[in-house]
Amino acid sequence: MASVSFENVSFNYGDKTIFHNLSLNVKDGEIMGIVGPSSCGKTTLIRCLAGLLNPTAGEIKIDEQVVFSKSKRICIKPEKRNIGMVFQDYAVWPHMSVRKNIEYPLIKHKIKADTRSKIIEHALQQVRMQSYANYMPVQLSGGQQQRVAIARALVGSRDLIIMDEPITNLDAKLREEMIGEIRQIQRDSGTTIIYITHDQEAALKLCDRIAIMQKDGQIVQIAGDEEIIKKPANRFVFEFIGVSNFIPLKIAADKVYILNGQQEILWKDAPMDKIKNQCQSSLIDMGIRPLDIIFDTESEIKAVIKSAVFLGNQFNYFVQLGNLELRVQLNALDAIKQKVYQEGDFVGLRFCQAVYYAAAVKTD
Ligand SMILES: Nc1ncnc2c1ncn2[C@@H]1O[C@H](COP(=O)(O)OP(=O)(O)OP(=O)(O)O)[C@@H](O)[C@H]1O
Repeated sequence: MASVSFENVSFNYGDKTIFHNLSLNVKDGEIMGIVGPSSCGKTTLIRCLAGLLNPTAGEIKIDEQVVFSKSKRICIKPEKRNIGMVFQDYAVWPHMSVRKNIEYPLIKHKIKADTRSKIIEHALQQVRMQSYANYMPVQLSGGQQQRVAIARALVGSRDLIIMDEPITNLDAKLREEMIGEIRQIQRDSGTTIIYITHDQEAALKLCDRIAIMQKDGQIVQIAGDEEIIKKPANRFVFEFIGVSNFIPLKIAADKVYILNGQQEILWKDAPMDKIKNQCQSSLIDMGIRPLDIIFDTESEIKAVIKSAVFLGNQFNYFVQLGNLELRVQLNALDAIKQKVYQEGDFVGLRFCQAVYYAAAVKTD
């Protein structure tokens, strides 16, 4: 296990700033996700940690050892940082058998042959690949190849592994399986994992904590899945994680109105205190998740069903409220108990538990 800290780290490509004064702490033995849209700087950040790029400012420590410091002029070589790495494409060496692939870092670290065999057996067992030791990568599925890459990273470093989009190229079912397996491997080995992805769903399922990186390279929130979903730090996080609905509101004379582009609808049971607590503006965007909108025939907020999609354990409805198109999600049992709505049906909407209120952003 190893902890990692980035302290006020900056990186520029020429005059292009990728991130500036970035700080992040990763605890011993946790899976920390670094999640953000394409090109925000995730790979650049972990390449700085691995020693493949040198930051333009700041300090990086692994377990209290400074591996890079601009001001102290310290820069430990990549091979001395003891980091295992698993990448999206560069998974395993095609000309080496599974065993040889896993053995490679051990030879590099000058581990004796009999100890090497024991470590390889253990690693093969951890990734459930014992019976494939003599296979060549071409004989393995994508998921199996990634398991070999993880085993190789594990023998290379039991302290810290960086994974950069390791399952992006796998199909949905295999991705799901690999998430469970990476978690299990991490629990068994105790290795700290830094997991880079633009796939929010995978990160939410896998990681203990997630650092959310914006397009400008800023980390805007570091938290567990529940906090990120229920208390997003800003509008970007709310929109980036999960499905989002925005509903424009107007506050006038201590009453809340829903602006649907056609009329102002009085929202009788609006949580006025909560709204005022979070936002002082009179024009507000409310962010609400599809699961937090429910159908209620008594509600004064009337909408029409545009389409309904049944997804096994849930119903996804698209409803039209004036000019607003909203997503409503019901678990299948609740939906069936109530009534399964069809296109064109009128429904009343009740908004529970909005997670976000902020001054309205003008969109044309
Ligand atoms: N060698 C380079 N020279 C100049 N700019 C670069 C170089 N490598 C990357 N960049 C730019 O730096 C920015 C950050 O790239 P980076 O690969 O770190 O993003 P990312 O968040 O990992 O993206 P993705 O999820 O698509 O892999 C991008 O705008 C990219 O074009």
